[in-house]
Amino acid sequence: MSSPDRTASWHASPSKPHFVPPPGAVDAHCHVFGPAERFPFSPQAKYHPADAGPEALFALRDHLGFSRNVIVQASCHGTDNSATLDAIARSDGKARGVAVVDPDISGDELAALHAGGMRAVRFNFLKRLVDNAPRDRFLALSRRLPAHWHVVIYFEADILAELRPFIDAIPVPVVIDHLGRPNVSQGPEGADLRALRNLLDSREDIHIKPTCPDRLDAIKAGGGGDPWDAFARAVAPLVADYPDRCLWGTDWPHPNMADEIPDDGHIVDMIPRIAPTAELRQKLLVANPMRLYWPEHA
Ligand SMILES: O=C(O)/C=C(\CC(=O)C(=O)O)C(=O)O
Repeated sequence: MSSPDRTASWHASPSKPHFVPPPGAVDAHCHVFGPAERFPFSPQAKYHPADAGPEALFALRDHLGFSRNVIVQASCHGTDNSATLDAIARSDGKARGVAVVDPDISGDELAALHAGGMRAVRFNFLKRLVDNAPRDRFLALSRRLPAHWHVVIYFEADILAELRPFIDAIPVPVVIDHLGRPNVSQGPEGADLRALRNLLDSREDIHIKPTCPDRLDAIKAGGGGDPWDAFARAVAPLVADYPDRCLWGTDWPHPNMADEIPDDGHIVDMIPRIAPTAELRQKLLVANPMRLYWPEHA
């Protein structure tokens, strides 16, 4: 279902990338929306995308040459993970997920999410996406997650310093979405990426997603836009220096990017620019995501 007040922010016919991912490559950051008739949006949703369900996601996976997906519950679906669980259930074992939950969720409900393929919870600190992010309750939850789960956090670079005590206290591995949204035009030695490196150096179980060149190097955000040269320049040294701690994803269906919709083929073609060797790409696309999401096969 689509209606005038529901936005499609993804490319209708993305190009075929020149880069061919290695066998078993994981798109470790993507979302599904709806279909809203079956899976209505949260009353607190800050955006209302057109339907972007599992069939479209899996067709894109095959078109881009990937083997698996990690589906991240998006804020528009709130804490009702049904759409994400439905997509995982339809994936023939080729998808796992990251849930968003009420911090008071019971142990039985967490176990049900695990059975449905979830392997992490996401804590979102973006004010334009969520009304509140209660750190104390998030920390209490992170202390009673199922075995081998981790925490995914999404924040913007300007709050990293004030988030440090919270992140430092998380007792399980941490994955940071979209590098914590640094200003990539500052370059690889800029203040935002230095602060991120400082965090990475504080603990060995913190991972990053060098994802979203389209968001971090967007024209509307003062960047250069596709082909996202500032992103490649700022991010490649990070992938080189933390090769075992990077995960990659398309971010399809690119929520809130309607003004500057990226071509997913171009997004995939960024991979060799940030990970120039086959060894780096094997870690980024296969070994690292498999260790976190399919440890039984890693
Ligand atoms: O696709 C992303 O990861 C980023 C988003 C959406 C999001 O995270 C959410 O709705 O939960 C954004 O910056 O608007």
